[in-house]
Amino acid sequence: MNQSKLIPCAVFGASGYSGVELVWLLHNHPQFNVAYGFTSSARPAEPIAALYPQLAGRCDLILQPWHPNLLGAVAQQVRVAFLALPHQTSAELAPLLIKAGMTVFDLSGAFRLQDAKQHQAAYGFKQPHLAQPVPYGLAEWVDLQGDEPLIAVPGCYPTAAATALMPVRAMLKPDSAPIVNAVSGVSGAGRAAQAHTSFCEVSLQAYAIGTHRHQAEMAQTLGCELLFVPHLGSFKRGILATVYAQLAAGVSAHQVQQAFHQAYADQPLVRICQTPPKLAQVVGTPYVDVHVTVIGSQLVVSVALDNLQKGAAAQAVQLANQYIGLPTECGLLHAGAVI
Ligand SMILES: NC(=O)C1=CN([C@@H]2O[C@H](COP(=O)(O)OP(=O)(O)OC[C@H]3O[C@@H](n4cnc5c(N)ncnc54)[C@H](OP(=O)(O)O)[C@@H]3O)[C@@H](O)[C@H]2O)C=CC1
Ligand SMILES: CC(=O)N[C@@H](CCC(=O)OP(=O)(O)O)C(=O)O
Repeated sequence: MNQSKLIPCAVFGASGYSGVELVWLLHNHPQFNVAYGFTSSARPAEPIAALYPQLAGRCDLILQPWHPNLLGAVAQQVRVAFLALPHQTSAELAPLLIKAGMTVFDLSGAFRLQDAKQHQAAYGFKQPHLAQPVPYGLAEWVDLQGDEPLIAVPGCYPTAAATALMPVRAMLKPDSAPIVNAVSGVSGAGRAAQAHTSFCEVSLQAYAIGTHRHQAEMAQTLGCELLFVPHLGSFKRGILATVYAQLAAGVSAHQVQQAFHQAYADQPLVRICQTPPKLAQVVGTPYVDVHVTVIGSQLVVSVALDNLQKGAAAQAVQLANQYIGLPTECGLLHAGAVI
């Protein structure tokens, strides 16, 4: 492959779970080249395979500790930066990268919420002010122009909820808050060890009922109130969401099925399934699988996606593809998962 024809990019947070998936997807992409993979300043420089031995012989990227004095050299070489960092770290770094001329795809929640008060309440810090509004990159619904300096990649749970409800949001009973009941694998919490995500502690359990920061993100996208109940499951990766909503009077099952087919017929990474999806069919893939049931006025949508792919890295690459005018699925179908 002629490296000089590829678009050089940098992955920040490349030692983390979303970051390593980004590195692997971009490494296998026909149009991008990972020029830099950065970690926090706490690590020594080391091959990515030292952290992820499954990449030995397959990816020779050297991870480097990030230091702001590298910005000039990086900006000379890199056009696109992917941030897989803690929210506040992204909030601080993204404006610097934009100012240095890079286009930023941010996987954190730093720029997803448009309401400053909601952002402060959800994330506990003030959102930086930017000159332009930041598009929310729900890949099947956003229309990128290719000149935006920053794109906020949606959260993993909100991608599942929005995929389930966007096609029918105009068909729902007014003021009837949908319910999003979702189970995530432990990689959703990131790589750093924490007691509540350790092997001996995790056992299927609900958490943050009605208070999770993703509830506001889902409500913002869908334009209605809803209830979100996340669960942590004892498996590595994947999200299975069951979404319940009341349909407005007179809406038929046929209309609902048609709305889903119309919305997703031309979207290669959304698969409408004849049976409720299993996690195993999406883990390690960029797909989100959807099954729709209507029982009278009750809508039940079952959605499965991989939190690190469609819920994070693959959606970011999908957006980068759209940004530069490539097919949305370019480079995503054959790479597979790292962890
Ligand atoms: N995990 C998931 O399913 C999803 C995650 N996201 C979002 O993506 C982002 C990354 O999440 P995830 O991959 O899970 O996290 P991890 O904890 O696995 O990785 C975090 C990464 O950020 C780096 N980092 C931490 N602090 C700093 C700092 N001060 N300066 C530079 N680098 C730093 C870490 O480096 P080091 O190894 O040196 O500590 C590591 O590479 C988060 O914002 C998360 O909310 C979004 C969707 C899904
Ligand atoms: C299992 C688990 O802990 N999941 C994380 C959400 C995943 C994530 O990283 O959140 P963002 O998509 O907003 O970045 C949580 O509940 O906080």
